[in-house]
Amino acid sequence: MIMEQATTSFHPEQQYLDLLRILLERGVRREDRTGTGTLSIFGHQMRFDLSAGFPLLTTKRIYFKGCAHELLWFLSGDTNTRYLRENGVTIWDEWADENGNLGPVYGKQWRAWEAKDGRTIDQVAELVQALKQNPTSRRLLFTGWNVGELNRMALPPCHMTYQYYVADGRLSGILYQRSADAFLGLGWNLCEAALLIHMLAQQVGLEPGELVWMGGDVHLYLNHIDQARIQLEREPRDLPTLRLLRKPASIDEYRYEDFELVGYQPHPSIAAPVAV
Ligand SMILES: Nc1nc(=O)c2c([nH]1)NC[C@@H]1CN(c3ccc(C(=O)N[C@@H](CCC(=O)O)C(=O)O)cc3)CN21
Ligand SMILES: O=c1ccn([C@H]2C[C@H](O)[C@@H](COP(=O)(O)O)O2)c(=O)[nH]1
Repeated sequence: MIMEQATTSFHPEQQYLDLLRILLERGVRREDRTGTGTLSIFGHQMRFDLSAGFPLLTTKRIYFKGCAHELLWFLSGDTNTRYLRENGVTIWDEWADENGNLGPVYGKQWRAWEAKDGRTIDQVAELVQALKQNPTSRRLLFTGWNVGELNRMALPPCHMTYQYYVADGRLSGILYQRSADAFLGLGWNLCEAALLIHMLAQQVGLEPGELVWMGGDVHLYLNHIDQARIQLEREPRDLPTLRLLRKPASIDEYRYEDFELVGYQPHPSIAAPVAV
């Protein structure tokens, strides 16, 4: 009974709004690599029950199509911005070289990590196999943090480690993010981590469980403060739901057209400059 009362008044997005408020009120003012300056905290967690709705922010519009294409791009193993640009996604352009290359970033490490003995390791395919064969394993994870190749990456991975957990027929996932741009990047990271849980769960015959997000250096850039205050004046709306319209034969065969976002009626987007 008490639980029921507690859950009816709780909107999952409140966790994100609380985080913005904490950054504004208690964030430590720090210089950063980009020269912009931030308000920052160290160590934070949020949890989203994916059966309660898809955790796409509603207090500003997030470009779901862009998120979906970025995730499909990671999963394809690609590290050149051409595919993104062909699909209207420009978020990586500032970091690419004149040919669109980003170095051995996410896609390379997820799908073709080079081992010292000459093997290339497909961490995502191995994860799907392990989820099917050994769902109680405590080693269900993949990471982009390839220490030996960091110096050749346009940016070292921010959303760096993904771990999975199966219980009661549900697949949950933790995303560990070492560095989070709370106003611009984080909404995208939550969306993509949730979408990946939906896809993996479908592939291995489970229901989506919880997304647990864990951040290291979580920051609000100083030139996002006014935008964060505008967002904090808004009331979260009902979360959308995500439908997968077909079951592709493998994790490699999803297309944007397989995703249907139902009932997304967010507040308008809020423009903000990205710190490079
Ligand atoms: N400072 C910084 N923040 C990030 O979030 C970030 C980086 N750098 N570097 C690498 C990638 C690129 N990412 C980005 C970059 C820009 C937006 C952005 O400008 N988003 C806007 C509009 C996007 C659009 O519609 O094209 C938004 O309102 O979400 C989002 C994620 C995430 N990452
Ligand atoms: O998916 C992403 C990618 C990047 N970010 C943010 C986090 C930081 O603000 C910058 C990266 O700068 P570092 O100096 O390498 O930490 O990009 C994000 O939030 N999400």
